[in-house]
Amino acid sequence: MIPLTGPFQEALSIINTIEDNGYEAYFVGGCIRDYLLQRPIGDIDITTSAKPEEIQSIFTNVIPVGIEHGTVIVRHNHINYEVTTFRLEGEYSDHRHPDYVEFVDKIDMDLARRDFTINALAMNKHGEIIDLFGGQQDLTDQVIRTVGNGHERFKEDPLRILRAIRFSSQLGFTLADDTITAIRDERHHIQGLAVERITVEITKLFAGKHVDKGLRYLDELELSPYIPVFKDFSSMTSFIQTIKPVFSLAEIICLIHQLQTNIAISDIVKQWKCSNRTRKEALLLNDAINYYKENGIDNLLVYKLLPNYIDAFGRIVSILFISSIEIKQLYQLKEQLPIHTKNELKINGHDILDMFPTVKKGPWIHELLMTLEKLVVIGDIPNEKTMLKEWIKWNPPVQK
Ligand SMILES: Nc1ccn([C@@H]2O[C@H](COP(=O)(O)OP(=O)(O)OP(=O)(O)O)[C@@H](O)[C@H]2O)c(=O)n1
Ligand SMILES: [Mg+2]
Repeated sequence: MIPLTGPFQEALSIINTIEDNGYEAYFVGGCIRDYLLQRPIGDIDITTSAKPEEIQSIFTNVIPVGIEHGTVIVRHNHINYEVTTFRLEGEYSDHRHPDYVEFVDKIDMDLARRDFTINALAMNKHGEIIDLFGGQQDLTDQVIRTVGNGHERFKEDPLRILRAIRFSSQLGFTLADDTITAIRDERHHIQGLAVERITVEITKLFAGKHVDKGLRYLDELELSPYIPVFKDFSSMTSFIQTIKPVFSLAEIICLIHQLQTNIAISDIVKQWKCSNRTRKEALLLNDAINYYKENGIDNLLVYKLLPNYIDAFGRIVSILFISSIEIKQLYQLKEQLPIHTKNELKINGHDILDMFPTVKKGPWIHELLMTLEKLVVIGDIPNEKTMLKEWIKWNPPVQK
């Protein structure tokens, strides 16, 4: 028996309220796994014998996110808790949701439909663990093993194949032999998955502390042919040698393109249906890497790198060029720049127009400002109005 602490203590009143209404309720899934591994706990999920409508009538603050699949969100003290009714599940023929769910009264059947033994753990309000499939032993042995027949688990939801790889990357665990066999047999089903679900797993895989292990499995189990973009990526083996964790899809896209330039960023973005934001971020990082390859680290590079991309840039450089750069040094260099944005330039378009009253307005003003911006950033002209004007006098705009 484990005394409940932290996030479980916070959620305890939900379990109590459900039980007071005559139903069973347990903490379940990833939160128990992470708790027993003493890792930071993500979301707390609750499994219950109460039907979604019953949960809706018990609590006031309920969001009906997936009633047909048995899931509602109960909001308590500003935290969302997924509360799911004990259920069995069928195949996911739309590859997003099970075709049917059947509610059951016993937690045993609910745990039996879950993906891996380490995720099929539940805990009651006294901190007693319910472990019907040897999940705790597998946590100790550091093994990822499907609950029951792996072929069935993977056919129900082929995303579980990528989840297995992702957990090995996050936890450094090894896949059980039977699970490996089932993955090999069922891997072609990955093709039918919605790409958005795939990229969520890929992002988590690349952020794992043991990403090299995860990618080695991806390679050895020959999963790449079934994954958009990876199916065209032939540099996986060399990638595995140097890979370290990265923390966004944009970084992954930039790395793939840098390692294999015939895979265009725009193409990856399209195949993976990425957001515009991810596309922009990947392009920006890629420009910075290309600039670095030509010029190394200088003022212009750190000027162009937005503060929130500096860490990502440092990570990509250390993977691609092995020479790890001091991220602290990048921040220092950025701090010491004469200007940080073009608004800080001590001259503007009006000042320039005043200097040339007879010249017509046009793109030349913007071009001149860009030249000045660059010269100030690299330290060729001080950022002082008189000096900037002086420079312009000696380098007047060419009249067209
Ligand atoms: N395809 C899936 C997805 C989830 N689950 C079950 O639902 C639980 C919660 O799912 P989710 O939050 O997606 O995964 P976690 O294991 O909690 O991992 P994470 O740390 O990423 O949240 C899992 O532990 C597992 O028992 C499953 O059996 N099959
Ligand atoms: Mg979770």
